[in-house]
Amino acid sequence: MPARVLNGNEIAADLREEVATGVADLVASGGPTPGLAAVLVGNDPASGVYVRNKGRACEEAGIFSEIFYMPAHVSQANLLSLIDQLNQDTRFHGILVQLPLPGHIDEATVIERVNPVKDVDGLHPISQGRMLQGEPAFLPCTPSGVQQVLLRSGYDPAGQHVVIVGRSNIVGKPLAALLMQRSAGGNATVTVCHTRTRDLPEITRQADILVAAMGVPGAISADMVRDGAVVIDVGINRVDDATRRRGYRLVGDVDYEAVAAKAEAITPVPGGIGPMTIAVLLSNTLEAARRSVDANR
Ligand SMILES: Nc1nc2c(c(=O)[nH]1)N[C@@H](CN(C=O)c1ccc(C(=O)N[C@@H](CCC(=O)O)C(=O)O)cc1)CN2
Ligand SMILES: [Mg+2]
Repeated sequence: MPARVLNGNEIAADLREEVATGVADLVASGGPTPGLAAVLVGNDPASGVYVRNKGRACEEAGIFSEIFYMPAHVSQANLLSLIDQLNQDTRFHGILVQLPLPGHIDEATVIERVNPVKDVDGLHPISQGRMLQGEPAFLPCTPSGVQQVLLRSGYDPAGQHVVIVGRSNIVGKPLAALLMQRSAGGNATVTVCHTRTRDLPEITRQADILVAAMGVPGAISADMVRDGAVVIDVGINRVDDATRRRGYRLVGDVDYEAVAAKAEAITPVPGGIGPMTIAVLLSNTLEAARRSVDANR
Protein backbone atom coordinates (compact mmCIF):
# COMPACT_ATOMS: atom_id res chain seq x y z
CA MET A 1 0.00 0.00 0.00
CA PRO A 2 1.45 3.40 -0.89
CA ALA A 3 1.76 5.81 2.01
CA ARG A 4 -0.97 8.20 3.05
CA VAL A 5 0.17 11.67 1.97
CA LEU A 6 -0.16 14.22 4.79
CA ASN A 7 -1.17 17.38 2.95
CA GLY A 8 0.46 20.32 4.72
CA ASN A 9 -1.20 22.82 2.40
CA GLU A 10 -4.65 21.67 3.54
CA ILE A 11 -3.79 21.46 7.24
CA ALA A 12 -2.12 24.88 7.11
CA ALA A 13 -5.19 26.33 5.36
CA ASP A 14 -7.38 24.99 8.21
CA LEU A 15 -5.08 26.58 10.78
CA ARG A 16 -4.94 29.90 8.90
CA GLU A 17 -8.73 29.92 8.77
CA GLU A 18 -8.89 29.38 12.55
CA VAL A 19 -6.47 32.29 12.95
CA ALA A 20 -8.60 34.50 10.68
CA THR A 21 -11.64 33.75 12.85
CA GLY A 22 -9.62 34.48 15.99
CA VAL A 23 -8.42 37.80 14.56
CA ALA A 24 -11.97 38.82 13.62
CA ASP A 25 -13.21 37.91 17.12
CA LEU A 26 -10.39 39.83 18.81
CA VAL A 27 -11.06 42.96 16.77
CA ALA A 28 -14.85 42.64 17.22
CA SER A 29 -14.36 42.55 20.99
CA GLY A 30 -12.44 45.84 20.88
CA GLY A 31 -8.97 44.30 20.78
CA PRO A 32 -6.14 45.40 18.51
CA THR A 33 -5.54 44.29 14.95
CA PRO A 34 -2.59 41.89 15.34
CA GLY A 35 0.55 43.27 13.72
CA LEU A 36 3.68 41.48 12.48
CA ALA A 37 7.00 43.08 11.55
CA ALA A 38 9.21 40.97 9.28
CA VAL A 39 12.86 41.91 8.89
CA LEU A 40 14.65 40.72 5.76
CA VAL A 41 18.39 41.30 5.46
CA GLY A 42 20.01 40.94 2.04
CA ASN A 43 18.62 39.37 -1.10
CA ASP A 44 18.64 35.62 -0.62
CA PRO A 45 15.97 34.54 -3.14
CA ALA A 46 14.42 31.81 -0.96
CA SER A 47 14.20 34.11 2.07
CA GLY A 48 12.52 36.72 -0.14
CA VAL A 49 9.88 34.16 -1.18
CA TYR A 50 9.22 33.11 2.43
CA VAL A 51 8.89 36.67 3.73
CA ARG A 52 6.56 37.71 0.93
CA ASN A 53 4.47 34.57 1.53
CA LYS A 54 4.29 35.46 5.22
CA GLY A 55 3.06 38.95 4.32
CA ARG A 56 0.39 37.57 1.99
CA ALA A 57 -0.77 35.02 4.57
CA CYS A 58 -1.04 37.80 7.16
CA GLU A 59 -3.19 39.88 4.86
CA GLU A 60 -5.54 36.94 4.21
CA ALA A 61 -5.93 36.36 7.95
CA GLY A 62 -6.60 40.02 8.75
CA ILE A 63 -3.18 40.57 10.35
CA PHE A 64 -1.41 43.86 9.66
CA SER A 65 2.17 43.30 8.49
CA GLU A 66 5.12 45.24 7.22
CA ILE A 67 8.39 44.01 5.75
CA PHE A 68 11.55 45.90 6.73
CA TYR A 69 14.26 45.44 4.08
CA MET A 70 17.91 45.93 5.01
CA PRO A 71 20.86 45.60 2.63
CA ALA A 72 23.17 42.59 2.92
CA HIS A 73 26.01 44.84 4.14
CA VAL A 74 23.99 46.42 6.96
CA SER A 75 25.98 46.67 10.17
CA GLN A 76 24.92 44.59 13.14
CA ALA A 77 24.49 47.80 15.14
CA ASN A 78 22.00 49.19 12.61
CA LEU A 79 20.07 45.94 12.53
CA LEU A 80 19.89 45.89 16.34
CA SER A 81 18.72 49.49 16.31
CA LEU A 82 15.86 48.58 13.91
CA ILE A 83 14.85 45.79 16.29
CA ASP A 84 14.90 48.24 19.21
CA GLN A 85 12.51 50.49 17.29
CA LEU A 86 10.20 47.57 16.45
CA ASN A 87 10.22 46.45 20.09
CA GLN A 88 8.82 49.89 20.98
CA ASP A 89 6.33 50.10 18.09
CA THR A 90 2.88 49.25 19.46
CA ARG A 91 1.51 48.46 15.98
CA PHE A 92 3.55 45.26 16.04
CA HIS A 93 2.71 42.44 18.44
CA GLY A 94 5.19 40.13 16.73
CA ILE A 95 8.64 40.54 15.21
CA LEU A 96 10.50 38.04 13.09
CA VAL A 97 13.98 38.30 11.66
CA GLN A 98 14.23 36.06 8.62
CA LEU A 99 17.09 33.56 8.83
CA PRO A 100 19.75 32.96 7.71
CA LEU A 101 21.49 36.30 8.25
CA PRO A 102 24.66 37.34 6.38
CA GLY A 103 27.84 35.88 7.83
CA HIS A 104 29.11 39.10 9.46
CA ILE A 105 26.05 39.25 11.72
CA ASP A 106 25.75 37.14 14.84
CA GLU A 107 22.33 35.47 14.68
CA ALA A 108 22.14 34.72 18.39
CA THR A 109 22.74 38.39 19.30
CA VAL A 110 20.02 39.50 16.89
CA ILE A 111 17.48 36.91 18.05
CA GLU A 112 18.11 37.86 21.69
CA ARG A 113 17.43 41.52 20.92
CA VAL A 114 13.76 40.83 20.08
CA ASN A 115 11.56 41.50 23.10
CA PRO A 116 10.45 37.98 24.18
CA VAL A 117 6.82 39.16 24.36
CA LYS A 118 7.04 39.78 20.59
CA ASP A 119 9.05 36.63 19.78
CA VAL A 120 6.44 35.01 17.52
CA ASP A 121 9.18 32.94 15.85
CA GLY A 122 9.75 31.20 19.19
CA LEU A 123 13.52 31.37 18.73
CA HIS A 124 14.51 33.61 21.66
CA PRO A 125 16.37 31.71 24.42
CA ILE A 126 13.63 32.76 26.86
CA SER A 127 10.93 31.25 24.63
CA GLN A 128 12.96 28.08 24.11
CA GLY A 129 13.86 27.82 27.80
CA ARG A 130 10.24 28.24 28.82
CA MET A 131 9.15 25.61 26.32
CA LEU A 132 11.85 23.23 27.59
CA GLN A 133 10.54 23.66 31.12
CA GLY A 134 6.92 23.15 30.07
CA GLU A 135 5.94 26.79 30.70
CA PRO A 136 3.63 28.69 28.31
CA ALA A 137 5.77 30.03 25.47
CA PHE A 138 5.64 30.94 21.81
CA LEU A 139 6.45 27.65 20.10
CA PRO A 140 8.99 27.75 17.28
CA CYS A 141 7.08 27.67 14.01
CA THR A 142 8.49 24.62 12.23
CA PRO A 143 8.54 22.28 15.27
CA SER A 144 5.02 23.36 16.20
CA GLY A 145 4.00 22.80 12.56
CA VAL A 146 5.36 19.25 12.72
CA GLN A 147 3.42 18.59 15.93
CA GLN A 148 0.22 20.01 14.43
CA VAL A 149 0.50 17.87 11.28
CA LEU A 150 0.91 14.76 13.43
CA LEU A 151 -1.98 15.59 15.76
CA ARG A 152 -4.37 16.79 13.07
CA SER A 153 -3.66 13.62 11.03
CA GLY A 154 -4.40 11.32 13.99
CA TYR A 155 -0.80 10.44 14.90
CA ASP A 156 -0.47 11.34 18.56
CA PRO A 157 3.25 11.19 19.45
CA ALA A 158 2.46 9.95 22.99
CA GLY A 159 4.40 6.76 23.70
CA GLN A 160 5.82 6.69 20.16
CA HIS A 161 9.53 6.48 19.42
CA VAL A 162 10.26 9.67 17.48
CA VAL A 163 13.67 9.76 15.81
CA ILE A 164 14.75 13.24 14.70
CA VAL A 165 17.69 13.49 12.30
CA GLY A 166 19.17 16.97 12.68
CA ARG A 167 20.02 19.13 15.70
CA SER A 168 19.57 22.73 14.54
CA ASN A 169 18.38 25.41 16.97
CA ILE A 170 15.43 26.12 14.67
CA VAL A 171 14.12 22.54 14.16
CA GLY A 172 15.86 19.50 15.67
CA LYS A 173 16.60 20.69 19.21
CA PRO A 174 13.31 22.51 19.87
CA LEU A 175 11.27 19.71 18.24
CA ALA A 176 12.87 17.19 20.59
CA ALA A 177 11.98 19.41 23.57
CA LEU A 178 8.41 19.91 22.34
CA LEU A 179 7.62 16.24 21.69
CA MET A 180 9.03 15.05 25.02
CA GLN A 181 6.86 17.42 27.09
CA ARG A 182 4.50 15.94 29.64
CA SER A 183 1.49 17.54 27.93
CA ALA A 184 -0.96 16.99 25.07
CA GLY A 185 0.93 16.52 21.84
CA GLY A 186 4.04 15.41 23.72
CA ASN A 187 4.94 12.34 25.78
CA ALA A 188 7.04 10.84 22.98
CA THR A 189 10.26 8.92 23.46
CA VAL A 190 12.68 11.05 21.47
CA THR A 191 16.04 10.20 19.94
CA VAL A 192 18.06 12.93 18.21
CA CYS A 193 20.61 11.88 15.58
CA HIS A 194 23.21 14.04 13.86
CA THR A 195 26.38 13.98 11.78
CA ARG A 196 28.35 12.20 14.51
CA THR A 197 25.74 9.49 15.12
CA ARG A 198 27.15 5.99 14.64
CA ASP A 199 25.12 3.56 12.49
CA LEU A 200 22.35 6.03 11.69
CA PRO A 201 20.17 3.54 9.72
CA GLU A 202 20.12 1.18 12.70
CA ILE A 203 18.54 3.98 14.77
CA THR A 204 16.21 5.47 12.14
CA ARG A 205 14.77 1.97 11.54
CA GLN A 206 13.57 1.98 15.17
CA ALA A 207 11.40 5.05 14.60
CA ASP A 208 7.62 4.94 14.77
CA ILE A 209 7.79 8.56 13.64
CA LEU A 210 10.87 9.63 11.68
CA VAL A 211 11.62 13.34 11.24
CA ALA A 212 14.21 14.32 8.63
CA ALA A 213 15.64 17.77 9.32
CA MET A 214 19.25 17.80 8.23
CA GLY A 215 19.06 19.74 4.98
CA VAL A 216 20.59 17.06 2.76
CA PRO A 217 18.51 16.26 -0.34
CA GLY A 218 17.17 12.69 -0.42
CA ALA A 219 19.40 11.54 2.44
CA ILE A 220 16.79 9.28 4.06
CA SER A 221 16.64 6.20 1.86
CA ALA A 222 14.08 3.39 2.05
CA ASP A 223 16.44 1.04 3.90
CA MET A 224 16.55 3.58 6.77
CA VAL A 225 12.79 3.40 7.35
CA ARG A 226 10.74 0.75 9.13
CA ASP A 227 7.66 -0.62 7.31
CA GLY A 228 4.66 1.37 8.51
CA ALA A 229 6.57 4.35 9.94
CA VAL A 230 5.22 7.89 9.78
CA VAL A 231 7.78 10.03 7.96
CA ILE A 232 7.94 13.80 8.34
CA ASP A 233 10.21 15.60 5.89
CA VAL A 234 11.28 19.04 7.09
CA GLY A 235 13.97 19.55 4.43
CA ILE A 236 13.34 22.08 1.68
CA ASN A 237 16.24 21.93 -0.78
CA ARG A 238 16.54 23.64 -4.15
CA VAL A 239 18.22 21.34 -6.70
CA ASP A 240 19.14 22.46 -10.22
CA ASP A 241 16.67 21.32 -12.85
CA ALA A 242 16.96 22.84 -16.32
CA THR A 243 13.54 21.40 -17.30
CA ARG A 244 11.81 23.70 -14.78
CA ARG A 245 10.88 27.28 -15.55
CA ARG A 246 12.74 28.52 -12.47
CA GLY A 247 15.78 26.33 -13.18
CA TYR A 248 15.37 24.33 -9.97
CA ARG A 249 12.94 22.07 -8.15
CA LEU A 250 12.30 21.57 -4.46
CA VAL A 251 13.14 18.27 -2.81
CA GLY A 252 13.09 17.17 0.79
CA ASP A 253 15.60 15.24 2.89
CA VAL A 254 13.70 12.02 2.15
CA ASP A 255 13.96 9.87 -0.99
CA TYR A 256 10.21 10.38 -1.41
CA GLU A 257 9.14 7.70 -3.93
CA ALA A 258 11.14 4.90 -2.35
CA VAL A 259 10.18 5.77 1.23
CA ALA A 260 6.50 6.35 0.36
CA ALA A 261 6.36 2.74 -0.87
CA LYS A 262 6.90 1.41 2.66
CA ALA A 263 5.79 4.17 5.06
CA GLU A 264 2.33 4.38 6.62
CA ALA A 265 2.25 8.15 6.01
CA ILE A 266 4.59 10.80 4.63
CA THR A 267 4.73 14.57 4.16
CA PRO A 268 5.61 15.78 0.65
CA VAL A 269 7.98 18.58 -0.34
CA PRO A 270 6.70 21.03 -1.35
CA GLY A 271 3.31 21.11 0.34
CA GLY A 272 4.24 19.48 3.64
CA ILE A 273 5.81 21.17 6.65
CA GLY A 274 6.78 24.44 4.88
CA PRO A 275 3.25 25.88 4.74
CA MET A 276 2.73 24.88 8.38
CA THR A 277 5.65 27.09 9.42
CA ILE A 278 3.81 30.14 8.11
CA ALA A 279 0.44 29.13 9.59
CA VAL A 280 1.99 28.72 13.06
CA LEU A 281 3.65 32.15 12.74
CA LEU A 282 0.21 33.70 12.19
CA SER A 283 -1.22 31.76 15.11
CA ASN A 284 1.62 33.01 17.36
CA THR A 285 1.05 36.59 16.18
CA LEU A 286 -2.64 36.36 17.10
CA GLU A 287 -1.62 34.98 20.49
CA ALA A 288 0.83 37.86 21.01
CA ALA A 289 -1.93 40.37 20.27
CA ARG A 290 -4.27 38.61 22.72
CA ARG A 291 -1.57 38.66 25.39
CA SER A 292 -1.02 42.40 24.82
CA VAL A 293 -4.66 42.94 25.75
CA ASP A 294 -4.27 40.90 28.95
CA ALA A 295 -1.02 42.74 29.81
CA ASN A 296 -2.74 46.15 29.46
CA ARG A 297 -5.77 45.27 31.60
N1 LIG B 1 13.02 33.61 11.21
C1 LIG B 1 12.85 32.43 10.61
N2 LIG B 1 13.67 32.07 9.62
C2 LIG B 1 13.48 30.86 9.03
C3 LIG B 1 12.43 30.00 9.42
C4 LIG B 1 11.60 30.42 10.48
O1 LIG B 1 10.66 29.71 10.92
N3 LIG B 1 11.83 31.64 11.05
N4 LIG B 1 12.19 28.82 8.73
C5 LIG B 1 12.84 28.60 7.45
C6 LIG B 1 12.19 29.26 6.27
N5 LIG B 1 10.72 29.41 6.34
C7 LIG B 1 10.21 30.37 7.12
O2 LIG B 1 10.79 31.36 7.42
C8 LIG B 1 9.87 28.73 5.44
C9 LIG B 1 10.35 27.78 4.57
C10 LIG B 1 9.50 27.19 3.63
C11 LIG B 1 8.16 27.54 3.58
C12 LIG B 1 7.25 26.97 2.56
O3 LIG B 1 6.06 27.21 2.62
N6 LIG B 1 7.75 26.25 1.59
C13 LIG B 1 6.93 25.75 0.50
C14 LIG B 1 7.67 25.96 -0.80
C15 LIG B 1 7.90 27.41 -1.06
C16 LIG B 1 8.77 27.63 -2.31
O4 LIG B 1 8.22 27.64 -3.39
O5 LIG B 1 10.00 27.83 -2.15
C17 LIG B 1 6.63 24.29 0.73
O6 LIG B 1 7.42 23.61 1.39
O7 LIG B 1 5.61 23.83 0.21
C18 LIG B 1 7.69 28.46 4.47
C19 LIG B 1 8.54 29.05 5.39
C20 LIG B 1 14.26 29.15 7.52
N7 LIG B 1 14.29 30.48 8.01
MG1 LIG C 1 26.47 34.42 11.24
